[in-house]
Amino acid sequence: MSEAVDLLINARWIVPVEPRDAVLADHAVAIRGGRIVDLLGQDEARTRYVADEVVELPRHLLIPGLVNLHTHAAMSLLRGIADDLPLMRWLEEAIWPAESRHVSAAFVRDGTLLAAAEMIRGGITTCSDMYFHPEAAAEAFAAAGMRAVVGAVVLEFPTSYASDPEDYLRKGLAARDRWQGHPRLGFSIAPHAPYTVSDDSFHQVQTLADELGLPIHVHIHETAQEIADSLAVHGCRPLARLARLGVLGSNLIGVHAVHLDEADIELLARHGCSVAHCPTSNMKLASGIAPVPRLLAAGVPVGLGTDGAASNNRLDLLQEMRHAALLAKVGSLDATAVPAHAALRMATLGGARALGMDDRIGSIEKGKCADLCALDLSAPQCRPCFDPVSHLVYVCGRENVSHVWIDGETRVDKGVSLLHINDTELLRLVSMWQTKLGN
Ligand SMILES: CSC[C@H]1O[C@@H](n2cnc3c(O)ncnc32)[C@H](O)[C@@H]1O
Ligand SMILES: [Zn+2]
Repeated sequence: MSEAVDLLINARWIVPVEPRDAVLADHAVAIRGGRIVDLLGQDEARTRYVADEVVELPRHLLIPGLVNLHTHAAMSLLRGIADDLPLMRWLEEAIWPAESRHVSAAFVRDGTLLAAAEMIRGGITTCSDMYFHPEAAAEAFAAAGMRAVVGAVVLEFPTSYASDPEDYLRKGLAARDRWQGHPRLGFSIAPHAPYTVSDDSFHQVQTLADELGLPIHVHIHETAQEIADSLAVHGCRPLARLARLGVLGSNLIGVHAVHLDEADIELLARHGCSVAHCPTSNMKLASGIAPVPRLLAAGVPVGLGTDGAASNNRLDLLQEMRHAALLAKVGSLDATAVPAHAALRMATLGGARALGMDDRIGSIEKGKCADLCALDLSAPQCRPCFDPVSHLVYVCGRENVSHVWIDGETRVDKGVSLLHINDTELLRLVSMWQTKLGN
């Protein structure tokens, strides 16, 4: 007697990520009610399941949906506005002035829609966002059908969005209340960075995050200047300051974590913190090379992030995997550092663990959400194929992404996006913003 399922996906290769390094040839995934109910050989699947829909992927690799652990989605509207500058000049001379002139709820909603369209098309099914107007970002992610952890941002200084840290928190948490119970949306508290948030505000962030069970999402140890300034102002390095304030814990996601000494790594490991590694942003802003092999060896969960489109300038985790693998080798002068399977693990289960969502996403396992991404490996550059994960990290680009499912619903089908917003409408909104930004 066959069992009924909604969808059966037959793929040439499936890389479930858990168990580590497994590559399953000619396997199938059975999906019911948006969840993975089985992962098994195709012959067995044909006898065990009868599906409403069967998708054949005879030349494809199926992987878990990618998790973008750090982005500022709405900054897609600021893509290319200022390139080739170091972080603080980029922020102070270009980005913060542009944000103060243009950022509004409408800007964030439209920019986030544009980013969600780009990310989903490139196989990203979950992102962890940090930006102004989280209520508008949440609305856009929900409309796009993307899974997201939206950051309730906190800054010490006033902006057009909020007047002081209490105001930022009140507004961010009101957005969280509004979306409570949504199947794909969650919230974090997102203090921008140690150099823009006071001790008192960090205390408040920590208290609220504990009380509400939320992740803390914060830029940390991004540049050498940040460390030097912290030593001058606070008499200690930023991570030591956060440890002293009681902010470090297993809910903390430290973004960038480039400039780390052994004591910093020990602090992260001891407190169970995670790191969002953003290799492209770190290269483009010339921030440095994060010590990813040392973090992994110390047991720190590491996920991958794109950062915003104004410092990357792509929201493309295929590129981040490649850059993470290559940069780790250059940084350690060790060609065995961050092999392809480790890069994929960071881009999926690593990000899911950091967000405390590894019981639901990050690998292809029974009971998890059917967030999946297929890549077509039939092109000449993908032949021969001895290890599809090698091609995934070292050959493929996001143009190889052929199918994407979120909660078992098709978002990309044979390379075509099936989003609720069509490309023409999206491009109309973007050109309106380009006109405004140009003035
Ligand atoms: C308050 S919302 C987020 C805030 O962060 C700025 N930002 C973008 N990229 C970076 C980065 O790499 N380091 C620090 N801050 C960054 C963004 O422009 C927003 O103002
Ligand atoms: Zn950032």
